[in-house]
Amino acid sequence: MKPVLDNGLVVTGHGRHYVVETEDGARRICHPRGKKSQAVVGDRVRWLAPAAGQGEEGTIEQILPRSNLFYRQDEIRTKAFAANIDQVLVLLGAEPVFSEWQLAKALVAAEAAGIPALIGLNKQDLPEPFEQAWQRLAAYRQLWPAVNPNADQQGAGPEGAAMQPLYPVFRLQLGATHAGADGAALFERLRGKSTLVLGPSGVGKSTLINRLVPNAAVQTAEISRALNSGKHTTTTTTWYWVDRAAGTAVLDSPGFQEFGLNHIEWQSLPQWMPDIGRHATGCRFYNCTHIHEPGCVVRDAVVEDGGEVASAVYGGALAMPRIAASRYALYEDLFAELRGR
Ligand SMILES: Nc1nc2c(ncn2[C@@H]2O[C@H](COP(=O)(O)OP(=O)(O)OP(=O)(O)O)[C@@H](O)[C@H]2O)c(=O)[nH]1
Ligand SMILES: [Zn+2]
Repeated sequence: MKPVLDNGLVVTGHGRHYVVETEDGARRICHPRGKKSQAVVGDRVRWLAPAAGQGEEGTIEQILPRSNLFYRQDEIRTKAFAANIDQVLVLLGAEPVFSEWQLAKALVAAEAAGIPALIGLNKQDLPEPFEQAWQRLAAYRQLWPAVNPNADQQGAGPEGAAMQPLYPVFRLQLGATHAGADGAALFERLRGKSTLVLGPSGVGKSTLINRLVPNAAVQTAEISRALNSGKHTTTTTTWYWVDRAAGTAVLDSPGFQEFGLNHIEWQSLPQWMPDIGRHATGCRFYNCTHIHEPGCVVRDAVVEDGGEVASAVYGGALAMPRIAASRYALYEDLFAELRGR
């Protein structure tokens, strides 16, 4: 008799052990078939229960095709965070002071993977550092003529064109019951979706997960015990259901420190930085790198220090904001890093 394969969802993994959730919500430890362990959290898999007398642990026989894969890559290794996710939430805080370099890299990785990104700024109760951080995010909050007018519409721009921010940015106070000025809007945005939460240490990721998933700590402890790994939580991504029936899930993830982008081609970088990319259409040279060429429309669009990003470069329906000098500087640095390797 041919063995029957079951459908499952990889909810976490550690080394060659994975926790697979079955269709009825039960969880099983599974090993990958063969030597390679390529499954990633979020993978939909076909798995096989052990034959009678063969213990408790199943095998992952097949990984179903992915809609996306979010990963980073440095010189030494590739680290997959998750597969099949609907969006990435980069969580930052008024404290500690965030690195715009790390933020920009995470956003480039999300864009390159075709995954929409949101930004949360936590600790709104700390007015001064919060205001500074909020100002540092001005270029990300900047409204642009909408590419997809149905999403995120925030009023009309010149000539009535729909506008949307470069990235949706949410003001949060996750430590408080009200969750901050945009707390409710963020929770609304998470509903029915799987969201990978990224961010540096100390911004409030655990606070967010524990708030949304009250038994997260218990789940984590159970998984650690089952996988027999004390340091489990710091090394891998975990999928938590907020509302399984509604399809709402949050995934926590470790390590935001060095976000390697070795997998990104330098030629495609403007495509993954939407403010740069949307200006990169009329340069004199078709293969303009936007670094040094004459007749470069991108460099013409960069605001001088102290200038207004919002002041449009082109008139009429094409009105687009300028490019913030800090964003162009990030482009130059990322370009140098990708090209130099
Ligand atoms: N002032 C303030 N502090 C907060 C808020 N939300 C969380 N914190 C505090 O920020 C600190 C870090 O929060 P965590 O949730 O542990 O942060 P994390 O991102 O999980 O950090 P790691 O576990 O190091 O990755 C804790 O002391 C929280 O109490 C907030 O809205 N305001
Ligand atoms: Zn150019």
